[in-house]
Amino acid sequence: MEVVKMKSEPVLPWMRRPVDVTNFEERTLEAVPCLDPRLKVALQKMSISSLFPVQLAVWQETIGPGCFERDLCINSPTGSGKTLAYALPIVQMLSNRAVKFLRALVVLPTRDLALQVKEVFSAIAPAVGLSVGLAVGQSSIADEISDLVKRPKLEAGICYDPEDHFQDLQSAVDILVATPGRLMDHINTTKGFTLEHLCYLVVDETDRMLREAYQAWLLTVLQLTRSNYESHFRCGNTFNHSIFGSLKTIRRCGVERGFKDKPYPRLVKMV
Ligand SMILES: Nc1ncnc2c1ncn2[C@@H]1O[C@H](COP(=O)(O)OP(=O)(O)OP(=O)(O)O)[C@@H](O)[C@H]1O
Repeated sequence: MEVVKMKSEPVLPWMRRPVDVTNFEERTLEAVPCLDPRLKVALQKMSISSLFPVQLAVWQETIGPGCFERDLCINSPTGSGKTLAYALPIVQMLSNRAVKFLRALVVLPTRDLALQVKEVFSAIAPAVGLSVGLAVGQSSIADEISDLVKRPKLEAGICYDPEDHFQDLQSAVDILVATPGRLMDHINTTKGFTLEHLCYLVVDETDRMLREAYQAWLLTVLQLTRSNYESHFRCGNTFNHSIFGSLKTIRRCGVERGFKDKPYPRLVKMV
């Protein structure tokens, strides 16, 4: 008798226990639990008086009882408010950080989409003291670098060792919205640009990001953010470029990385 072996595919928790957004109703800002009052004011300035169902569902999974316990894959129709659905919880989660590090990275396939998303973050993040950067190739790389990396003030007449100077470079932004090409440029060439403090990675327009030839950035970002927890994240032999070229990669990474007490960053994927 022939025994047919089923190949075991990793399954993300959200696939096993999906949260149905249609069970949620729009809710006024006053009724949103734990919403930082400063963010409430910022939203009101954007003429937003309530959260849409997908935003409330994501809020529940992040700031609410779900408490960012797992990675998220958010799937809802165009125009349903997915951008704010991930931007609001990320900004609220980072609002208490005292030291500025690049902690959230949002990657989108095109400059225009990135600009739109940056606008949303810029409308709420400054209310809680966070800065948002853009890396899309809209301006020269030199201008982008000076927006993204803070250089210490040098005193005239003192001779500085370039190595010490490099150590003193700091991120000028807490949140970065980027396209893959410019992101890779900064990773490869910008001194002081580091992903070592990254807590949240958003892959927006995921279907497009994975269909087109952008995948090398994902491998690089995941490798750069795993340095502190090599033992948790089996990358070396298990993952290779061909595997990284498929949605399976993100599923696997979600399985490996997506739980509390497991390695950061949390992944948020927008389909
Ligand atoms: N809570 C809200 N109240 C009022 N308007 C909102 C709210 N949330 C988002 N919007 C507005 O709804 C529009 C659509 O939002 P958004 O672009 O985030 O949708 P989306 O689901 O990301 O769409 P896409 O799939 O095209 O990326 C935007 O103009 C945005 O300003």
